[in-house]
Amino acid sequence: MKVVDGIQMKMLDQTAMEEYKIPGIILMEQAGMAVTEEIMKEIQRQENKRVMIICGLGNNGGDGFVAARHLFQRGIPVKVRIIGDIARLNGDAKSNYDILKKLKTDIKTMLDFQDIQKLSDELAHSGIVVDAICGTGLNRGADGLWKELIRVINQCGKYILSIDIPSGVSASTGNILDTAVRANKTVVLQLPKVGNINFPGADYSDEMIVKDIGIPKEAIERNNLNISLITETMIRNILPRRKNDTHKGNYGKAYIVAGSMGMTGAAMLTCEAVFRSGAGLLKVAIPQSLNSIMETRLIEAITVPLPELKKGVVGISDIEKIIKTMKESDVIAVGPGSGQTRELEEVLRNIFEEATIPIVLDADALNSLAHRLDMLKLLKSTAVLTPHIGEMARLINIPIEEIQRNKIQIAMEFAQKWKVILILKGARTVIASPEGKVFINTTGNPGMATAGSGDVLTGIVTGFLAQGIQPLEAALAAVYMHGAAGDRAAVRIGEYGLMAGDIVVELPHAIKEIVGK
Ligand SMILES: NC(=O)C1=CN([C@@H]2O[C@H](COP(=O)(O)OP(=O)(O)OC[C@H]3O[C@@H](n4cnc5c(N)ncnc54)[C@H](O)[C@@H]3O)[C@@H](O)[C@H]2O)[C@@H](O)CC1
Ligand SMILES: [K+]
Repeated sequence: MKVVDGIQMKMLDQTAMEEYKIPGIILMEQAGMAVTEEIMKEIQRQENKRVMIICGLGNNGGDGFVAARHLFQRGIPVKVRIIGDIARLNGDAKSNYDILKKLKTDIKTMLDFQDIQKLSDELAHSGIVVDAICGTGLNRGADGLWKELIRVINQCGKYILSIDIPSGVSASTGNILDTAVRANKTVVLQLPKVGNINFPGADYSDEMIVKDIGIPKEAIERNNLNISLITETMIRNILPRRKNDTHKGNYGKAYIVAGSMGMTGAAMLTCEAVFRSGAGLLKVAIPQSLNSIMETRLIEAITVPLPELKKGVVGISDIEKIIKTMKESDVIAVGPGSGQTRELEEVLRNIFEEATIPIVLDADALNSLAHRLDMLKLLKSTAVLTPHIGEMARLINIPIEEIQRNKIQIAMEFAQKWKVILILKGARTVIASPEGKVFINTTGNPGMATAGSGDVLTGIVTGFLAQGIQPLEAALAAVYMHGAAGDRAAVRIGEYGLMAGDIVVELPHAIKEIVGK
């Protein structure tokens, strides 16, 4: 499913109106109707059936006027309060306001704090409150009056339904520009906005429903929208069912370079996830002194001990052996628990120069790259990078807060600039491709914010790549399944005690749910 930012949504509206000749007032009518339907559903459930619609001066307010008219026609007691000077109403919103006026509905404007106080009293007698203050047109933080209005709405304790997006949430990023309405439900018009999906905005509505307002499907396809939500159907189409007449050679050979003194566990989690996502064979390069730990715990893998010079870490003395094994493999992953050393940089440089297979880079491999991003230019094959926000901040030398505020844009630019697939991990992981496509994942839960969770993801991407799934698709499927496995684990044991190993345990079950066997 496509997701749009504020500008893309405006472009779509424009295409519908100018090229498909659908008058804006018809789109607004459909938007208002869709909202009315949802209000009517809620009215069935509420004892107090009085509706208060709070409108801004833009088209979001216009949707509110249309809903008010339909409710009025159905005999529902409805009041409309407008924030700001109605002399500034124009276009379709003004037309709908004029109709409402003619119908003699209860409609008033709010121009000062006293008016907001009056609204507060009125809200005490309302059952449902509709937030039509502002939608994709939000362009600045709230001033004093808006702030007070939003505070009063949030404190009224009534059922709150937002039109398109809770007012105050940026449709393009999900950031809160100052303060925002906290809704019980959001009626999202035509397509989800980034702000409906990304945090913190996504947290401002308990529930959301996407409603068609009649923008032609063809117009949506023609606009070449670059942001999508990862859906279950998408993943089902990516992960093939296994054929009956096959052997382990059909499912690929993965090669993992991971682990160091004190961090064998990271390597272990990655390796287990490689097998649990279906790879046929796995070799793991581990410093010689740690080999016995690995062999005892992970009996399915073949270990390739490295003749380390520096005790417990991978170094330049290991390069020859690593490259030799890499050339016999279908995918290589480097980094989980590798330890941060200058020598790892050199190991990476050699891998980049020699590899003709997909490369997955995580954790310490990313930290090593931070000083040498230009090494990515050496790549002959596709690399999948899996930084969390902190690692991303180090990679591009930008503060964490700035990345958080602008995740999609930053991920997109990085993937395009360095021609890699970027998995920017976090609540709502973003995946960006070299072609400028962006995907947002919604599986997963806060229980997965735990040590080793990222190592498991690296293993899943590697496992899918080993099986010959195309890099972008492997990244999408891995992120989705990682979250889905985490969600299963959370259902079973809750979020508090969830450990990375639980994600590995649930992974095969989560995959079976999607693939069917
Ligand atoms: N053809 C269209 O464009 C359609 C638009 N629709 C609705 O229209 C919305 C977008 O409409 P608009 O682009 O008119 O914008 P909005 O109605 O979202 O809000 C814009 C208005 O709010 C003001 N504003 C923004 N931030 C403010 C702040 N912090 N404090 C005070 N005022 C602020 C702007 O100056 C402007 O008057 C959508 O979210 C959707 O609900 C629907 O009616 C369907 C058709
Ligand atoms: K709104």
